[in-house]
Amino acid sequence: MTILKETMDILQDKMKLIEITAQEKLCLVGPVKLPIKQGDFTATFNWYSWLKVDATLSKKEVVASLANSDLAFGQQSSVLVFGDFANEDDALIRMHSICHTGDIFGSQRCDCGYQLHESMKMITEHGCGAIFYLADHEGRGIGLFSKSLAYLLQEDGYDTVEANHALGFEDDTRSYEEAIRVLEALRDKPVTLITNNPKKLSALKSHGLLADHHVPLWGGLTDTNRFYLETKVQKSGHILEEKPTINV
Ligand SMILES: Nc1nc2c(ncn2[C@@H]2O[C@H](COP(=O)(O)OP(=O)(O)OP(=O)(O)O)[C@@H](O)[C@H]2O)c(=O)[nH]1
Repeated sequence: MTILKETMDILQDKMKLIEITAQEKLCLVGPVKLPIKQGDFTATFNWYSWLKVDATLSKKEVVASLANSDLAFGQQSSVLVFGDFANEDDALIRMHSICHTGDIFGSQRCDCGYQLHESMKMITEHGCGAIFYLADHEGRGIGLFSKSLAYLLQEDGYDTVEANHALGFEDDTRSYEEAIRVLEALRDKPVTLITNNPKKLSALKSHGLLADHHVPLWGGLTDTNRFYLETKVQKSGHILEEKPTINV
């Protein structure tokens, strides 16, 4: 497929190639203005998406490869950025693992939908931040189909962790490597992470995240997610905190 110069003239400045290994790069695209309305909440974010590509490809070759890449059969991750993200001293970020059932369908088996929408509000109220939507994290890394099997086991009395183990998975197989590389391309100052999970903060710091603090995000408790949330605290290391560790 031949890509015209006029096409590249439009796209060139909005594409950035980020080296990750000798074999692979990330192609980061954006910002795209994304006006959002969810109930009474409205805000305009800057939206970026990224794709892992061969390290030898130029921007033009990346674009030329897309039409034959079947990208709809894989998932791409993205990030919603708010405010002067590169320059503000203080930025809130959320690394949100995709939850098809909670985020899209509004499932009350978990608190994922609540956390996604609440963190968007927290970031706009704070004035600066970003929500990374990590598309290869479904079911903490086990995938959507496996999560449906895990849910069937949970209906039979297993908790989240037991169900993952019974299917032969680790409890948590998420990698944050790509998201950190993208974060570094957008901002080199420290951030504060929105999470209840200190293990997630440690995992992110081991990938190079510049963050000393986190702010908790509990809420959206229902009868149908109570056991899931209790298991997070009892088995997955999530901490129930009364107050944020910093003021937001
Ligand atoms: N395997 C499995 N995954 C689940 C289940 N419920 C939600 N998830 C997934 O769990 C992920 C979110 O994990 P959480 O533990 O809420 O988040 P966390 O990121 O570790 O911690 P927080 O930042 O505090 O939310 C998403 O990928 C969901 O798809 C479940 O019952 N089983």
